[in-house]
Amino acid sequence: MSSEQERIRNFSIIAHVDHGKSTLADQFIRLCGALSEREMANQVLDSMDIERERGITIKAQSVRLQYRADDGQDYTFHLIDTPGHVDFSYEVSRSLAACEGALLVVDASQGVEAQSVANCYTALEHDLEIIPVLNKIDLPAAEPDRVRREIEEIVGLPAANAILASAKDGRGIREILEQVVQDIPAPRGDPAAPLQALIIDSWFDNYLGTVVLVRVMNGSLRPGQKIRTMAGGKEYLVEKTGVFTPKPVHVSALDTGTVGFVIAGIRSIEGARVGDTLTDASRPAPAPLPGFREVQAQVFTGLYPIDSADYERFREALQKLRLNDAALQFEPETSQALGFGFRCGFLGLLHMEIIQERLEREYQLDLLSTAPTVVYEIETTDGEILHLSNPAELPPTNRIREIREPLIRSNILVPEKYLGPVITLCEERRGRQVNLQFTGGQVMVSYELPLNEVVLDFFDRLKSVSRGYASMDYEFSRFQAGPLVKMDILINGEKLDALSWIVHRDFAERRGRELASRLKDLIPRQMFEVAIQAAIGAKIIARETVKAMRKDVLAKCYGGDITRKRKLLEKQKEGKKRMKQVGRVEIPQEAFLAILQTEKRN
Ligand SMILES: Nc1nc2c(ncn2[C@@H]2O[C@H](COP(=O)(O)OP(=O)(O)OP(=O)(O)O)[C@@H](O)[C@H]2O)c(=O)[nH]1
Repeated sequence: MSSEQERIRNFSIIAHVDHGKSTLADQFIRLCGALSEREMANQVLDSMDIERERGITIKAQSVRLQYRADDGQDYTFHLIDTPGHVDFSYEVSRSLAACEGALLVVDASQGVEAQSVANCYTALEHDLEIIPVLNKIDLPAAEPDRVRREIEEIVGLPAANAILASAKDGRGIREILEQVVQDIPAPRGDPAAPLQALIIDSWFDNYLGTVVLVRVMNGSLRPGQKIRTMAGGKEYLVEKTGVFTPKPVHVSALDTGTVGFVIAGIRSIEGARVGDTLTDASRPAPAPLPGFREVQAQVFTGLYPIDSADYERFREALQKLRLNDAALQFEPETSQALGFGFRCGFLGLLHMEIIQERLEREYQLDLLSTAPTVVYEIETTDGEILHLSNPAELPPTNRIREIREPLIRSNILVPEKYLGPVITLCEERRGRQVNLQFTGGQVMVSYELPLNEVVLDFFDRLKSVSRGYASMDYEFSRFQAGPLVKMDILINGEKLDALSWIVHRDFAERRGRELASRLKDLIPRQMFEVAIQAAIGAKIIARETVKAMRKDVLAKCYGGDITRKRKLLEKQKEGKKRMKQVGRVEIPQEAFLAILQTEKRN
């Protein structure tokens, strides 16, 4: 191993949201900054022009830092960012696969959270050296002893020597970096072997095209080299190689063990998927690095512009978002009730929320969404296997042999006193307990749950029954056949396809009644009577009626002052923004999400 390679340390920070990952990373950058600017000057080939510099979003906070350790030697650190959120476990696993070590950062005033535990297990699977750090030690509420015990009992990691740190006042920062030098091994890998570089992240930049962040495992990468993506089978010419310091800086090569970015005329991130291996096209490696897989959307929803004139703008917005998000899926969908829209697929519920919010905020789109559904596996009587994400597309009952629903394996961490309500919630949602482990003050309880029951309002309910203390992590487990039926909602006798719903037979009647009654509260009175029915096949299981409106709402303003009247009209218009005309009936957005709320009254 070259002496340079021996002095490389690649690591990530595993932390729950708000436990201080960004603040800690800033401290590292500050502490290493002075030295790195001097040292980096030699390596800078041509600093990118300002325009480009601005264009290149450092989406990944993955930085190269130069650190002079107590032993007098200079070390190169690559701090690799991991997406901190439950739906992106695959991306997390690829980032961790690029490291030899990780800092487990736990807020000493809070304690261990499920997401961090899951990421720690992933790190241990990759044989990473884990350094526990208790952050926010400056807070009076810090309880280092309790949190140490939690790390030992829940994660199974010795924590007696966990570093006490404060990313706020700078305590423990140098100690962490010294431990990184001592405990985390240098990257192995053969500089003379054919190139193998793991794609950790890729994003689209308006000026540069696709920027690919890689960890070079063997061989090296340099401009002029012809490369190939081993799973994708595409070839490109490397134009630039560089690192983030955190400024993007060009380097003449990315050698074995290093992390940096590659620009190679790749048109879209589809051409360089996270987890794929880059190799040298003229001297390819015999095999790709392990672990690549195509990510599958798990949760789907129909999104419809309130104003049908926005349809093209909506399509363009989805296309733009997809440039940076290979996991986002969409295809045109038409609903009898809602018109033209898209059925969109997401990795999970949080991913879905993020995208919806971006569409509305960044693209000023007013969208109506249907309740999220999962992907069902249908075996037809002809033995055909279908995967359906839209309940409205279910074949007729006599053509279905079996409906299978996706199950997830979830791990929930909760303080002991809230365990009872959490178990009740999981049981209500058809969960099957697979593990229960008591630790210091928290309990780790694992359930196999139908994803269908989780997309309803599980996270909200979990937070509410545990007063916000429970945390949860989950992954897809398998498909399982069950007595599932399709329930339809009829409004004045017309089927509202956007509200079709696949439910467990045992729950169907109760949920049908609840949904009809909720819809009754949500659908405003019209000039005529509105009948709401829930049906399974031809059988009506529930009926509610919205009575006809008696008076014009404006009537009470007659004779009143004009501003009051205008205000009322504006308010109505505002309310109308999220309304959709279905047949003769005006239906508000909330009605399409009513499925999500039927459980609230349990
Ligand atoms: N008192 C105290 N506050 C801290 C410390 N470290 C971070 N914080 C604060 O905790 C909050 C969260 O810190 P971040 O660094 O943004 O946490 P994060 O884990 O990166 O959060 P995300 O970016 O949301 O994932 C901020 O308000 C910080 O100022 C610390 O050592 N002591």
